[in-house]
Amino acid sequence: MALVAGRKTFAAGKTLLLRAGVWLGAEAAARGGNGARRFVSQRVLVESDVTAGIATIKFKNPPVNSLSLEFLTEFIICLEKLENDKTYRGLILTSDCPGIFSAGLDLREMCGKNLAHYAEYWRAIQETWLKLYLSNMVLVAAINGASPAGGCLMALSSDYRVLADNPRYRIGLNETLLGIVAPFWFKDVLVNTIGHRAAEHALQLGLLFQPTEALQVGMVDQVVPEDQVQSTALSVMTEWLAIPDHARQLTKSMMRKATADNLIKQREADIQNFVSFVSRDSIQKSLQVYLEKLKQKKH
Ligand SMILES: CC/C=C\C/C=C/C(=O)SCCNC(=O)CCNC(=O)[C@H](O)C(C)(C)COP(=O)(O)OP(=O)(O)OC[C@H]1O[C@@H](n2cnc3c(N)ncnc32)[C@H](O)[C@@H]1OP(=O)(O)O
Repeated sequence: MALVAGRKTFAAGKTLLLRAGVWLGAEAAARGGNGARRFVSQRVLVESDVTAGIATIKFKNPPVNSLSLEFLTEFIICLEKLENDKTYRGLILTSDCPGIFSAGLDLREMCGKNLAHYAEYWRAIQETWLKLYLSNMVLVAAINGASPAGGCLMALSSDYRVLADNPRYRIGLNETLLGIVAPFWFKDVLVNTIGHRAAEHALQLGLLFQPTEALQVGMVDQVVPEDQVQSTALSVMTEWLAIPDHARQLTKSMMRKATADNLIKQREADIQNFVSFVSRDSIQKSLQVYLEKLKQKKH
């Protein structure tokens, strides 16, 4: 059943389908007698409370939960499985890596690879976002670490964001600092969340907001002490799940469909755009310099 789901997801990406198959073969699932279930894959940990209808996905791709192609492949399959299983009405996204929610796109997937790889990678990024943004489940992001760029996008695609109060946990779309440009649909999601003027300001300067600033600008909905992030996410979830599903889902779709359709109608062009942008010599150079700076930070 899971493989069928995977096939549907990756109809347009044969390599991803193959990778998904490998992952499914390695998957282990355990059921407890108390309604708790736990799916284990290498990079994505899924815990669920069947009785409450709530699943929690923990990103587990150390050191920084970068969105590598392998991570995305596992993540997409998990999302699809949960979406298709009517047991689950709510999903909490959080991290298993201390101090990092997600470092965003994996820069190594965007450097020194061939055009076909860039296209495959970008399709997986698009697919991940569409799955998150259009999910019928209530999505709550329990942001327990830094979340730049693609990490921020995942949080913004949730219905509610709870951020741990730690000044090191900055969140934002910092693409310009890398010498690259946030895709139009990243921008659309940010505009939908914080409004046009604040988004323009944040995007041009590549701002990474500390928790209080993020709350002020509306990028997150709540900032709480670090040890209360999960419990707050759970109580927010309970509140949201009290709303009848059909009414909430139709309302969510009404609010989000136009933004998602904007990408869906030009998905192939968006892939081509990414491929030609990222493969430019100047962009490759910028990304390599940025990666090098990250590596040298330690020394
Ligand atoms: C054309 C436009 C298309 C797309 C839009 C792009 C969207 C993106 O998401 S681009 C990615 C943007 N992400 C970032 O700018 C984050 C960069 N990373 C950091 O700022 C920090 O690593 C951190 C705050 C997330 C964590 O800091 P810290 O705990 O101090 O860890 P390190 O910096 O020492 O990093 C450890 C290790 O991870 C490597 N790394 C970090 N981020 C990435 C990444 N995004 N992709 C790949 N690898 C990453 C870093 O180089 C270190 O590697 P080594 O241990 O080998 O040195």
